[in-house]
Amino acid sequence: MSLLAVEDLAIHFGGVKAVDGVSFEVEAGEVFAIIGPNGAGKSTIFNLISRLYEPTRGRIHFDGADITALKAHQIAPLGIARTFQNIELFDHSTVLDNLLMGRHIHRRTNFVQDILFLPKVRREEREHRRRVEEVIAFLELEHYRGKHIAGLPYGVRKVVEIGRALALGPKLILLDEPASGLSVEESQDVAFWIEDMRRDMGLTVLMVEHDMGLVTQVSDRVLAVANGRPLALGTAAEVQADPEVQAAYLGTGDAA
Ligand SMILES: Nc1ncnc2c1ncn2[C@@H]1O[C@H](COP(=O)(O)OP(=O)(O)OP(=O)(O)O)[C@@H](O)[C@H]1O
Repeated sequence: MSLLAVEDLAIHFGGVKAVDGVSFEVEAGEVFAIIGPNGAGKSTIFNLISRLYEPTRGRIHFDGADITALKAHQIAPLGIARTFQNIELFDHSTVLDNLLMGRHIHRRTNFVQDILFLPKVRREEREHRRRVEEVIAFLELEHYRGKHIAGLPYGVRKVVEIGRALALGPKLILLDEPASGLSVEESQDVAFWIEDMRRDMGLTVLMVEHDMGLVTQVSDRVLAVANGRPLALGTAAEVQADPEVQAAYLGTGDAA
């Protein structure tokens, strides 16, 4: 059984059919990419899966459960973490604190226990820090641990956002354009991390990305969408060779 199944998903904003009948399944351990020209509906698909948007029709299943009617705050505890196209971090907090915030859904102590700093609280705190330090080591963020987000280069902030999603300890990570705005070297790092996430952490990755080099390097399967509609599904090479995909990209050259 697939880890994520999206069935006939649609959302219409007034007359705009942002997503209109998209179905796909992501297998556990797979790296699955969604590509498409600007305005194709890719981020909207992420917002539907994250339950930020209500679908006009369709169903979303995750790990055997129907999550279509869940609220956004119920998604992370199930094991779905995401990054955003426009980085959403706390600018005036440190890298460490931002990553620790990614752990808040696992907090099992209450306010009074926290104030008294009971042994249970200390144990939990140690566990959160241990997990966050693993993420810092994995993404090679040691140098930035105590630095405020606001003062960091764009490429590092993007990595911290991936880190915050990883700190949550998800089964599925949704990466919204992880390579956008990055240098060639930084994009290559992202490619290695995605491969390691799958191999070392057993993660399933669903990503939206324009950089076809990255998509080709890391994806098992690719879904191309345009105007909210699915165009082709297959390997990166198959999808890029599809005449409908090429026609959708005419003028942008993105998929070439
Ligand atoms: N909240 C909203 N209200 C109205 N229209 C929206 C909303 N969100 C998205 N849209 C519209 O839905 C369509 C798909 O947008 P979406 O951001 O999903 O595209 P995308 O494929 O992610 O594009 P890009 O690659 O440029 O990020 C666009 O026409 C967009 O204007």
